[in-house]
Amino acid sequence: MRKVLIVDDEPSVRFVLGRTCERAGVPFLEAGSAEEARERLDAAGTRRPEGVGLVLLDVRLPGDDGLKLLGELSARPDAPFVVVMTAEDTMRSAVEAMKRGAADYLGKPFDLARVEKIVRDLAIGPDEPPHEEHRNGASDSGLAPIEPLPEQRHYREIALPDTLIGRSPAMVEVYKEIGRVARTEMTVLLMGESGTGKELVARAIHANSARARGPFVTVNMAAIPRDLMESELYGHEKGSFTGAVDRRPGKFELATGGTLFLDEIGEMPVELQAKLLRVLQEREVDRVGGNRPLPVDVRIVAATNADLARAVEEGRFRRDLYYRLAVVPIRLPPLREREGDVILLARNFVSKYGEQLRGRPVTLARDAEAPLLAHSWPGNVRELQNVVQRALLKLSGHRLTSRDLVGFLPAAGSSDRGLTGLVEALLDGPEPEGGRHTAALAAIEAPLISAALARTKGNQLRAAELLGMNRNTLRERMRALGMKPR
Ligand SMILES: Nc1ncnc2c1ncn2[C@@H]1O[C@H](COP(=O)(O)OP(=O)(O)OP(=O)(O)O)[C@@H](O)[C@H]1O
Repeated sequence: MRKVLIVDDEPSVRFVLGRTCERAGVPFLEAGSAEEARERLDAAGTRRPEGVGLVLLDVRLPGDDGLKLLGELSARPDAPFVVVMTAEDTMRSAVEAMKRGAADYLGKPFDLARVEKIVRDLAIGPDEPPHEEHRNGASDSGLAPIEPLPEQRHYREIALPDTLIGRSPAMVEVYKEIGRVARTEMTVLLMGESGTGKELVARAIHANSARARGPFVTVNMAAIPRDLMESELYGHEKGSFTGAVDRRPGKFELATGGTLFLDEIGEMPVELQAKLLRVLQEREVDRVGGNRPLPVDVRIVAATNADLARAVEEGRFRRDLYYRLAVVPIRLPPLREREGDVILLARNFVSKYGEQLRGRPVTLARDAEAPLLAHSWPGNVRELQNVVQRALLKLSGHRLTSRDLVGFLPAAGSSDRGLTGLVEALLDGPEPEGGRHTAALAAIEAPLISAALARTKGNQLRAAELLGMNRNTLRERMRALGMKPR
């Protein structure tokens, strides 16, 4: 039976992972650094049936880091599976790991049941032949195994920002897909509701690809009048139609050496879809009014917020073009399915736009979390961004509280999911500081007090009367909730 090699400098992590291997019934070795890992691998080998079949690899290691070791391992013809583990559960680490050939990526703290399953699936015994589709770089979505690119150097020179915020399991899956496809030239179709970050994902694929130094060109099919679409995409020669006063290159030409992002592809009129299909198949374009085809050297990423498969069934979108585009489909989850990301995004937006719009540091108050979690965000990340920006514009202090969100979000009780929604969101979401009970009461009490104060124009005595409480109690509650007198 093949062995698992656990590489982590933290003995307690090695211990826990060791027990997990035992539970899975798979023998294991341990190493505390990349150096030690190389020694263990040399001694045990990776080719023999009792050699190392799976490496559980931490990124942060003393000396050479895990990503360096991963690069070395992926380059070996007898590469074992490598599952990368990291506490820096960000977009960059997931993308980097998959790009360098990891079989999977896990953020800490681990879901041990999942680790156990991975160990069972990937550390395969001699009597079960290895499943080729699970080899490094292959994806669950049926992608062909990916050869390591010759120019791995290329990547390291580019410092990539963490453009996408979010650590929910659903987003980590997206990061993994970005890493997998970035090292290929495959056409990608991004599917997701409006405002889920499709354009950011397209940019991330580009920035992580070997075309990163080339242009990233966007065409929004919904924004171009149908009559101009052909010339916009493929360019035109002077005088080829009324208004064509100059020779103009099309977006395909402008994106040469880079990536062409075809946004809202579902909006493309059927009669123009045939030409796009031909261009993609023949990798050549003809300018409108031109007579010499130009070679196409672009990577296509298309996006849609419509149900393209249904559009195909209804005859509004060509089936052959759909298959051409959906070589690698990536689905972007709506914000309501991204557990924990709402608060993470909100904090980031508050701090970023606080500086930009107010020119000072602003933080998100704890009591603002419950109303944010209660909302279902039909407009996804874009809606959240707008709500934060609008609330910041009216903000006078340094903290954005639930009171500051009043008017920008449906009030608790009248929101699309109602008070029950707020409560459910609190129970499902991460435990807020101070506990769920306190957060729930604050989420109701703060807007109640601020509404009473609004009615009494800030008169605390009258507000206290309206609420049926003592003025001192009101003051105390306001202090506890972090509310300032108007
Ligand atoms: N994960 C994320 N982290 C940070 N910002 C994000 C994230 N996702 C989306 N955004 C921001 O939300 C806004 C909408 O994102 P984007 O334009 O990429 O969405 P989209 O899916 O392309 O929307 P549409 O279908 O309406 O064009 C942008 O301002 C983008 O910067």
